[in-house]
Amino acid sequence: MQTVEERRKRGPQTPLIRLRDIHKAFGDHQVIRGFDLELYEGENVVIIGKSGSGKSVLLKCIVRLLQADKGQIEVLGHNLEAIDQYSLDQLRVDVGFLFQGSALYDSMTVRENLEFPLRRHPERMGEEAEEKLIREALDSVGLGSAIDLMPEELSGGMKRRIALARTLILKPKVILYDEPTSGLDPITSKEIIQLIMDIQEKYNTAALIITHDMDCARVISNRVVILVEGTNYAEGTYEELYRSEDPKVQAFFK
Ligand SMILES: Nc1ncnc2c1ncn2[C@@H]1O[C@H](COP(=O)(O)OP(=O)(O)OP(=O)(O)O)[C@@H](O)[C@H]1O
Repeated sequence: MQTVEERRKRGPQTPLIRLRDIHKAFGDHQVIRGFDLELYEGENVVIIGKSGSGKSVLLKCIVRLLQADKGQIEVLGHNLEAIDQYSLDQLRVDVGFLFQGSALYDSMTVRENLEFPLRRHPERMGEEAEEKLIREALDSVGLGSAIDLMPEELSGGMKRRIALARTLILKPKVILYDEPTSGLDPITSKEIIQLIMDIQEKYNTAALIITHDMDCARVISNRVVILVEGTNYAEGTYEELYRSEDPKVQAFFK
């Protein structure tokens, strides 16, 4: 994992993700009002903001599940405005998304849940190669033995691990995490945070992480962006922001 200082020393790099002046409204409700962000290789950037401030909307715009009204989004060298369907499918392989909650398909076994993203891959691989990827992803989250279980047989923490395995299976370069520890007890949350960091190390992925869990933000981030009133209001390391005297920033650390 690259620290902010290391990146500063290395000088300018091309960001994996770059958002410029993003705006997004739903009807009269202007949610995002000029948001900028850059995510560099090896970084874990945490976005914090009040409930309903637009954090999930931002992540969805990055993989075009939602379309920004204005502004520029570049992801892994693609300008999303000009992207064709094939490149968008490929981009959704390279950018993994761990949705809020675990969102496993209840009527499918763990194996079938993990097969799902493989079917979406622009180029299908053979059955043997798919089986290998499923086993590898499950082993990465320490749940190789759960392959034939149904979601109802899994604890909340196990479901989250399986969802993470499903995100990992296509070996993304970047992972977008939408509240990876929400609804979990503190011990299970710590395990998931550790797992995310282990995965980062093993697969060398960069991550954008939305969380309300300040402990998660402290441990996992090398940069934090605070979303206030639709803009990137403040940005820095957790410690820099923790020491900020700005009341709008301080409100998140109380
Ligand atoms: N598809 C949609 N249609 C209409 N409004 C939407 C849609 N998606 C999001 N919104 C609205 O945009 C606002 C921001 O939603 P978003 O889910 O991004 O918040 P959030 O910061 O992730 O909140 P939380 O921390 O509670 O998950 C909310 O008011 C929400 O109702």
